[in-house]
This record gives sequence, C-alpha cells and structure tokens, in this order.
Amino acid sequence: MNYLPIFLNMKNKKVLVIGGGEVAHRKVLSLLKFTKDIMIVSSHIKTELKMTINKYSLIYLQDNYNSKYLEKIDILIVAVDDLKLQKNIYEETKDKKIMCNFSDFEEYCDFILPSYIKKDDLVVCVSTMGSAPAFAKEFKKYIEKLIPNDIDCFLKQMKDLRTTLPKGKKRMDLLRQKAQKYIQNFKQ
Ligand SMILES: C[C@@]1(CC(=O)O)C2=NC(=C\c3[nH]c(c(CCC(=O)O)c3CC(=O)O)Cc3[nH]c(c(CC(=O)O)c3CCC(=O)O)/C=C3\N/C(=C\2)[C@@H](CCC(=O)O)[C@]3(C)CC(=O)O)/[C@H]1CCC(=O)O
Ligand SMILES: NC(=O)c1ccc[n+]([C@@H]2O[C@H](COP(=O)([O-])OP(=O)(O)OC[C@H]3O[C@@H](n4cnc5c(N)ncnc54)[C@H](O)[C@@H]3O)[C@@H](O)[C@H]2O)c1
Repeated sequence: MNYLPIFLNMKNKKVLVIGGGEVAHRKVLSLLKFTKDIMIVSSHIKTELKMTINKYSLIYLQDNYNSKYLEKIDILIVAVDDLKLQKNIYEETKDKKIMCNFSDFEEYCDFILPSYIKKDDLVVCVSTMGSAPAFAKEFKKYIEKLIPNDIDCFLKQMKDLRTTLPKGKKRMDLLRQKAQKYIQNFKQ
C-alpha cells in the first residue's frame, strides 16, 4: 500500500465512529488529541469507551448502523466486528466525499492511522503502511525514549525566534544551527 503522510486540519471536521469495542476505543483515543468533534454509533459499547465518552463529553448513540448517519460527516471510522457490514458501508461511501477507515479492509481505506507520539507541538508518526502494526507500536516506544523532556521548551524558543526575527537566510542559518546543536547535545 502507498499512503502519503500528511497533517490534516481538523477544524470543522466531523468524525463518525461506528463500533464500540476495543478497536473503536483505540481510534477514538488517537483522534482525541486532535479533535473532540466525534460521534460514536454502536449497538453495544465497552465500559472503557463509555468512560472516555463521558470524560470528553462525546456524542454516543446506541443504535445499529444506518446510512442516515453518513450525512454531514467528513471522516468515518468503521470498527464493527461484522465484515459484511464493513463491505456494505464501503459500497455506500465510496462515491461520497467522506474519508474512510475500515478496521479489517485496508484496501477500502482512504487513510490509515499511524502510531504516534505527541509532545506539545512535536508529533512523530510511525507507519508500516499496514504491514506490521505491532512493530509500529514498539518502534514508537523506542523513539519516545530518545525525546528529551525539555523538548517543548526548546520548540517554544525556536518558535519565538522564527516569529520575531526577520525572514531570510540569516534566520534560516541560525535556526538550523540551533536545531543541530540541540540534537547533538541530547545524543551525548
Ligand atoms: C498503529 C495503530 C494505530 C491505531 O490503531 O490507532 C494501528 N494498529 C495498532 C495496533 C495493533 N493493531 C493490531 C495489533 C495486533 C498485532 C498485529 O497484528 O500486528 C496491534 C498491536 C497491539 O494492539 O498491541 C492488529 C491489526 N491492525 C490492523 C489489522 C487489520 C489487517 O491487518 O487487516 C489488524 C489485525 C486484526 C486481526 O488479525 O484480527 C490494521 C491496521 N492497524 C493500523 C494501526 C493501521 C496500519 C498501521 C501501520 O501503518 O502499520 C491499519 C492498517 C488500519 C487502521 O487501523 O488504521 C495501533 C498502535 C497504536 C499505538 O501506538 O499504541
Ligand atoms: N485495525 C486494527 O487495528 C484492528 C485490530 C484488531 C482487530 N481489528 C478488527 O476490527 C474489528 C473490531 O474489533 P474489536 O476488537 O473492536 O471488536 P468488538 O467485538 O470489541 O467490537 C465490535 C463493535 O461493533 C459493534 N457493532 C457490531 N455490529 C454493529 C452494527 N450493525 N451497528 C453498530 N455497531 C455494531 C458492536 O456493538 C461492538 O461494539 C474486528 O473485525 C477485528 O478483526 C482491527
């Protein structure tokens, strides 16, 4: 598979998650760092997901999937344990302007979720293009240990310089040198 890693502006994007099990919960948690505009429709729901829904005041409708829920949404995550239903939903969405993710059918996905670390403005994503999710998760943990605790402070300093100094070669050189020096220091 060939997925382009891009960062999507989530402002005004409506997300619908169908399913209330472990996979739905994991994906809701992944989305929550970037948006709270998430609605969950599921016939049943696991306690852990229910707790997350309450904690973040998300919308939950206890219902079976129905195509009426596809109206006015931008992003769809299908995490039901019914492969035939996943196929039906794919048929219903493929000509709509909805970005879809299906938990069992990578070939139907417009996007897949990466394993990621988010520390303030630093986001590091790991993907294996669907080949080995378990490896993506473990490799993320490995990379996480390399990130220094003061990273947010360093990034704030860099942002301040970028926004106060005039644009141009001098600023670019300074920022590049600062980044190189910072990385050099934490490698030692
Ligand atoms: C990264 C992460 C993000 C997230 O979900 O938020 C994620 N899977 C995670 C964990 C994980 N998933 C699975 C295991 C068990 C071990 C194993 O199978 O490896 C573990 C490990 C565990 O749980 O410990 C099983 C699994 N996963 C998929 C299938 C279906 C299939 O392959 O057809 C099956 C088999 C179902 C079965 O056989 O029954 C499919 C997908 N999983 C993806 C993402 C996308 C590709 C990511 C990539 O680029 O590699 C993709 C294609 C679609 C998508 O979901 O978007 C998250 C780690 C979060 C973290 O960092 O903590
Ligand atoms: N993509 C991944 O990372 C990944 C990982 C593991 C498993 N999976 C696959 O994802 C699917 C879901 O896994 P899970 O562990 O969350 O399963 P689960 O059984 O815990 O949850 C399935 C959910 O779907 C809901 N559901 C079923 N039919 C429905 C319908 N008609 N309308 C609304 N809701 C309905 C159920 O109420 C339940 O909450 C499985 O098919 C599994 O093979 C994907």
